[in-house]
Amino acid sequence: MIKVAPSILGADFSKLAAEVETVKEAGYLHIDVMDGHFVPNITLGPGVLADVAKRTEQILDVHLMIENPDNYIAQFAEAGADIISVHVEACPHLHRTIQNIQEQSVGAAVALNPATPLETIKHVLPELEMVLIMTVNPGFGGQSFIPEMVDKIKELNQMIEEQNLDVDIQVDGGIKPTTTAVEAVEAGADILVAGSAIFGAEDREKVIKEFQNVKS
Ligand SMILES: O=C(CO)[C@H](O)[C@H](O)COP(=O)(O)O
Repeated sequence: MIKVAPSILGADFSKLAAEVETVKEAGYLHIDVMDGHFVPNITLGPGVLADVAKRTEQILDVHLMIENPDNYIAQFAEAGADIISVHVEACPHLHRTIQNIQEQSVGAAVALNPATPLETIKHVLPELEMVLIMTVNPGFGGQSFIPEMVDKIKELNQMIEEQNLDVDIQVDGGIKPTTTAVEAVEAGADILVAGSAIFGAEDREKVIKEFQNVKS
């Protein structure tokens, strides 16, 4: 079964606890942290994550779209993160940042913007639990999947297989059940992040099941 992580960015923040409850069947929750610098949008910090963590058993997958992520890793770990993704573009000392995440006993992941080549993570790949391939430019929900990312997912899958590693490929941005999710899974994606496709649906459980049943 394909893993699916509903993206909190698609939720109505005025009733966040109730929104999170509606997607609990997914098992994962993708937390979009934006600082208004690394990306143009601003969302939430460790305080909100700590409150969400009190209300759910879901795996909290925290995507830091922020500059200087090292300054915040411990706070997000304490707040309840299970996996933390940092952007390769925001980390001049990426290996050290990955070690910082691991020292907090949290799964370490790295995210890549669409234009960032896979070469940038080649030498840290064995250290990672997950790689997040952004299939849109980060910052906003509801954007269109960039088709060129399919080849990038395939290439990453090949790198992982060649090195015989156990690293999940997560994709995020414009992921829809019958189209882009299928393309991403066929290319090798293991975890699908979806905001508008899930939180914009009347029957969220049905959409989560559709994602989970996507076949490669
Ligand atoms: O990280 C993100 C944007 O930067 C979101 O997770 C992503 O946009 C999900 O939204 P949608 O599924 O509507 O594209």
